[in-house]
Amino acid sequence: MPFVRAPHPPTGPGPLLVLVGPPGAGKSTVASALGVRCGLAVRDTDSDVERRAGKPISAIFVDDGEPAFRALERAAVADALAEHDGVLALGGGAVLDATTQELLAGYRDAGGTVVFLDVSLAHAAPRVGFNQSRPLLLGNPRAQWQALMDARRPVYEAVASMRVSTDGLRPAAVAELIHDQLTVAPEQRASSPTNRRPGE
Ligand SMILES: Nc1ncnc2c1ncn2[C@@H]1O[C@H](COP(=O)(O)OP(=O)(O)OP(=O)(O)O)[C@@H](O)[C@H]1O
Ligand SMILES: O=C(O)C1=C[C@@H](O)[C@@H](O)[C@H](O)C1
Ligand SMILES: [Mg+2]
Repeated sequence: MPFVRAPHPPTGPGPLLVLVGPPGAGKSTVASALGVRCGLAVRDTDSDVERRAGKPISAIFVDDGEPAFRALERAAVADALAEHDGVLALGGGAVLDATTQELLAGYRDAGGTVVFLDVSLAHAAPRVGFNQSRPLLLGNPRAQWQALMDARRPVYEAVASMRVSTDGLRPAAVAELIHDQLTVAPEQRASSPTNRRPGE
């Protein structure tokens, strides 16, 4: 079934859907699953940053530092929000940036959908694997992940228009949930548990 498209942001085509959440929430994987399921183009700001920098994110952190990475990420998110019209997965920490928060608020005000993929430590841990590719989780990865999530949860909730708990769900099931949510009539959507604004 095709998506019922939300109104476009007035300044450009804009993504159909933006995915946010912590490392291991499944943003990249679910974006791909949604792309396949719905025949939509998929873009991932982590990949955009790596392509532009010509090296992996872990190397950007080591060579240039986190502030340099965040600046590249801010630019990548702004470009993707303006140019991309499919599914957009953001890096886990992209929403911490004030400019990105403003852009996402404008995107949502214009009818865009921001989905917070929620996950608990118990389910994120086996997914993330805590290898070298996630520089913010070096040291004690479980403690780092939980501290990061505790600090960021209010931000993920503030920027999102929909929260989906992914614990115990395969990526295809998460994609199906989101798809179903966006293809039901708006009046039905209002009472659905997945479409309450976080905290409601
Ligand atoms: N719902 C899920 N159930 C089981 N495994 C999953 C699920 N979602 C993603 N995974 C697996 O977890 C790993 C991390 O997923 P993914 O890279 O999509 O996370 P992410 O949210 O994009 O993280 P990051 O913020 O680091 O980019 C991948 O190996 C993926 O296959
Ligand atoms: O949560 C984060 O801050 C990050 C998540 C990844 O997607 C990458 O953007 C990078 O490793 C930082
Ligand atoms: Mg990702």
